Amino acid sequence: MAVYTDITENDLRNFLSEYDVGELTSYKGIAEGVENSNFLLHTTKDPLILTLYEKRVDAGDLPFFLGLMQHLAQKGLNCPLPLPRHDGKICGELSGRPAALISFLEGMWLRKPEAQHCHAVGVALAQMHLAARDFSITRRNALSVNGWQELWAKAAPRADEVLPGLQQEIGAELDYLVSHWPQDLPQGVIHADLFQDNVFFLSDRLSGLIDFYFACNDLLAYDVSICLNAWCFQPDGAYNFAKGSALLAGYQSVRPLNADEIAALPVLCRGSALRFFLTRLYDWLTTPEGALVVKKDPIEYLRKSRFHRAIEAASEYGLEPAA
Ligand SMILES: Nc1ncnc2c1ncn2[C@@H]1O[C@H](COP(=O)(O)OP(=O)(O)O)[C@@H](O)[C@H]1O
Ligand SMILES: N[C@@H](CCOP(=O)(O)O)C(=O)O
Repeated sequence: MAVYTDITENDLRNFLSEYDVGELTSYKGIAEGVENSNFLLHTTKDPLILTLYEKRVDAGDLPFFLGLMQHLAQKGLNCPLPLPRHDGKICGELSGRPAALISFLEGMWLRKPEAQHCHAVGVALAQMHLAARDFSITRRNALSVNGWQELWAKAAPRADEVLPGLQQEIGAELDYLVSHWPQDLPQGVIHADLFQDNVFFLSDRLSGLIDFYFACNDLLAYDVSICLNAWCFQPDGAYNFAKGSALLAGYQSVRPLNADEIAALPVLCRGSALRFFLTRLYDWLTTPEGALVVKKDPIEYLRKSRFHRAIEAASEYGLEPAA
C-alpha cells in the first residue's frame, strides 16, 4: 500500500474548499502504487483521486506532469485530468506535501495481459508520443544514464547483500551502457513507466493511461523498450515472443520505428531493464521495515537485463521485417 503521508479529515475538507468538487462523503488510501500517496475520494459530485507527491517527485516538475495530462486529454487521449482550484492553480498543499486532485478514470489494470492487450498498449504508447509532440514544456530524464550512475553509487556498496557478485556484474553492465548509449534517435515526451498497473482496461478495451510522474523528454524508442520489459515477460521470466511481436506491431501501426531505432532496441532494452533494477534495488535497501508499500523485486529486472545481454538483433523481440 502506498500511503506515505496520512491526512486528517479536517485538513482534507479545508483543501477541498479551494475546489468546486461538492461535499466530501468518504475517502480512503489506495492500496497500490509505489511512488506517491493516493486517496480515492467520494463527494456529492464525481469520484476523484487525491495525490500527495512524495520523494521522487520534485514539486518544480508538477507543471510538466499535470500540464502534460491536460495536453494529452485535450488531444483526445484518455488520461486523468487535473482539476483547477478557484484561483486557477492545479496544485496545492496538504499535510506538508504538494497535492493535486485528478479525475477518476474508469477501468482496471490487467494482472494477466495477453498479446491483444500488448498490441493495444503499443498503439496507445505511439498515440501518446504523437499527441505530446507539440507539448511546450520539457523535462530532462533524471533517471537516464547519469541518474543510473548516481543510484548505483549509493546502492553498490550493499549490492552483494542482495545477491553475491551483483556489484561486479552491474558495474560492468553500467560501464557498457555508458559507452554504448544511443544519442541520435528520435526524441519526444515519453511516459517512462507504462507498466501494467498504469494502463486501464474495460473488458478487453484499453480505457486509459495513468501515472505520468516519470514522464520526461527522452528517446521515443526507449519508451518502447520499457513496455517490452514490463509487458512481454512471463511470470517464470521467459520472454513472450507473441506479446513482444504484438506490442511492437501495435506501436508501429501508429508510429513506425526507423532503422536506427530498430538497431538500437537491444541496448535500449538493456538500459530500461537496468533502470528498473536500480530503482528497485535502491528501494529494497532503503525502504524502512513496516512502511506501507509493497517493495518490488529487483532480481526480476536482473533476469531481464541478462536476457537482453544475449540478444543480437531486434528481430528476436518479434519485430516484423520491414515491408
Ligand atoms: N486517475 C485515476 N483513476 C482511477 N484510479 C487511479 C487514478 N490514479 C491512480 N489511481 C489508482 O491509484 C493507484 C496508484 O496510482 P499511481 O499513479 O500508479 O501511483 P504511484 O505514482 O504511487 O505509483 C493505481 O494503481 C490506481 O488504482
Ligand atoms: N513501475 C516501477 C515502479 C513504479 O511504480 P508505479 O506504481 O509508479 O508504476 C517498477 O515496477 O519498478
